[in-house]
Amino acid sequence: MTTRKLTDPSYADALDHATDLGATHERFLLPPGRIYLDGNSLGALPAGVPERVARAIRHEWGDGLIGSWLDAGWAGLADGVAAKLAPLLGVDPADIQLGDSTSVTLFKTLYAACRRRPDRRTILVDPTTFPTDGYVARGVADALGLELRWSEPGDPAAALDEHVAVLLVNHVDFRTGALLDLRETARAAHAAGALLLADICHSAGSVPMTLLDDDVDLAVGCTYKYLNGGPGAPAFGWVTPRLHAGLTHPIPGWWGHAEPFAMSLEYQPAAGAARMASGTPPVIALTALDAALDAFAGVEPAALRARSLSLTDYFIALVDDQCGTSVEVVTPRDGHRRGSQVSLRHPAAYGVVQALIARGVVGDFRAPDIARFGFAALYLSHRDVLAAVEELAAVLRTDEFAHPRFAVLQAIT
Ligand SMILES: Cc1ncc(COP(=O)(O)O)c(C=O)c1O
Ligand SMILES: Nc1c(O)cccc1C(=O)C[C@H](N)C(=O)O
Repeated sequence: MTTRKLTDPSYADALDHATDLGATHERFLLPPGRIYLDGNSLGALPAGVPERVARAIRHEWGDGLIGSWLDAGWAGLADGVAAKLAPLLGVDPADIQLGDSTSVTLFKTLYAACRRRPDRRTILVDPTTFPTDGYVARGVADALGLELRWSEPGDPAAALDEHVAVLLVNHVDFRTGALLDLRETARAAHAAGALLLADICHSAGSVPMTLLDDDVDLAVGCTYKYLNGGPGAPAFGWVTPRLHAGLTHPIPGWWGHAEPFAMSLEYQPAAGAARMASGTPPVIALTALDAALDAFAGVEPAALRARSLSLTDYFIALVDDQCGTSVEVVTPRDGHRRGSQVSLRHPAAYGVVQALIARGVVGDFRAPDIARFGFAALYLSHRDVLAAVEELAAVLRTDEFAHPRFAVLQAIT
């Protein structure tokens, strides 16, 4: 019996076959000749989006004008999107609210959470968080006269005590790709009398979730990464039904009113999570997101996760095999503790990423020394992974990363 080598294309094909999702890559429009490993920053363009958005603009807006709020279903668009999103998160669509940016949704959600623990004075945040979460937490703390406390990096639950109102965590660490156990963290937060708010930007659409069963209290996430909603796509917030009654947030606008068109002077919050809305929903962006989520049709979250883990396992194995000790894998090797990205440490990581982009392999750089690669299982194959690591090994072997044109940090990725 012959054992196939890791670098044998037929080995990659066998892995593809074992984790087949049914040609879902055909649901995306990707530029030829490029291997896109940055879907953890901005997801690729789903094939159904351009036409759907063009129709919304030309016919629904152009011809239907104001009538499209009802005739084209604009008023209920966010509900339709929530219905497609809910199974990926393990929640009821009625408990999801969409429309603002992640940062704004986080401000409103964190504020609402803190108000549910009026006897507590502290917001606890892990310093490894994506920076906007820390800035927003500071803003909420200032607005409510609370204390912002940083935990030990990577160990937020250990810093819980009787003063903590809300523990704010990132489900997946944006630098390392490490995955937090939300069920365990919720248990620890509740044991200390605190609420758990999870930022699931880097897991939504790649890691199956059971937020309700895991007893998470609140969550926020963006839709432009693994959910492929497009640049600046509307974020979502989720609040467990247990907390709905009496939930208040800082921007109680008319779209969160029980009867917006009653035009009443009195604010009457809508039932449930709908009260978390503020202003008019971004219809064109929601239309793009609605069409984008069709790329998940018929895909079981568990099968998506199995393929994602296979892609990241294969990437790590190839890096070990082809790149030796020139890079350090900083992402957990245990799949249970990993999201859908792999991060490599290298002293010239910026140059490595730029040299790879020049060769058609798109990842990104995070200061000071991390080269980050995201694996969107819907549109990537194991052959893509093999080709990407071949290019990476060549970049490292030839010192291409040290070229002066890659010396100046100037890209937004
Ligand atoms: C964990 C996390 N939270 C929040 C954000 C961004 O928030 P916003 O959509 O407001 O730019 C990002 C990425 O940009 C992120 O990775
Ligand atoms: N939201 C982004 C943007 O508006 C421009 C460039 C990148 C982003 C990102 O999403 C970055 C991403 N959250 C990260 O993990 O670094």
